[in-house]
Amino acid sequence: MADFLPAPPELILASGSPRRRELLTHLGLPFRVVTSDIPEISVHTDPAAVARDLAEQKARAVRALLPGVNAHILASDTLVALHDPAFQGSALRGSAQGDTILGKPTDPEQNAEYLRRLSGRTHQVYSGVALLGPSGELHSGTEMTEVTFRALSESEVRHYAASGEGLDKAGGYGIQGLGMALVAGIHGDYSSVVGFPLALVISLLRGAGIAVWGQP
Ligand SMILES: Cc1cn([C@H]2C[C@H](O)[C@@H](COP(=O)(O)OP(=O)(O)OP(=O)(O)O)O2)c(=O)[nH]c1=O
Repeated sequence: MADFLPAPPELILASGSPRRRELLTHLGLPFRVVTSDIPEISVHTDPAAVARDLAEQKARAVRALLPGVNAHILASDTLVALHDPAFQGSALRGSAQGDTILGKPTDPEQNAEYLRRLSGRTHQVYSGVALLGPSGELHSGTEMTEVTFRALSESEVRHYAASGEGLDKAGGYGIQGLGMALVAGIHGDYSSVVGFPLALVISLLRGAGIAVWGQP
């Protein structure tokens, strides 16, 4: 009688973000996408802890949708933090000791408001990643990258906000698109700003026994 090995756990990306899908594709692993809809509220206030917590929440929410499925679930969350005690916006996801956390702007007007705040300054982009294993083991971390914006004129702010590109993105801009023209400099992992820190993802995958590019 033939011996059958159990199928290895599949990899599930718990994200509706096309950027995350594209970046995970670079790792050459088969995966499928399953999304959930969590409210993106955290008990934490420190931006690094918020990003990690929300990534863990997204992974757990997808796990709850798939009882009995043998899978590693990978999730991520990205937010922009700006040290600016004076700013009290209406769509903040949290705030800690002068760190204002910017999520996605709700409309072009709020997008313009975010850009005015970011103009001529350095902010921090935090991307949390969580990998939830088939037996419930959870590994997670956060990557921080600093991005400096050029000093933007009011007409540049309005031009970019009217493009709509920033509306589905943390902080109201996309460094991989038109938003590249807003940026004077970056310090850290570029892929993390786009929403999926590949170095951290690779290390979490390998830590869970998943070989990446043939290397365990
Ligand atoms: C700052 C920045 C953010 N972003 C994106 C990455 C994330 O998709 C998004 C932040 O929102 P998230 O809530 O992290 O993710 P999401 O809602 O897009 O997707 P999901 O929760 O299903 O995984 O902002 C860019 O694409 N470019 C950038 O330069």
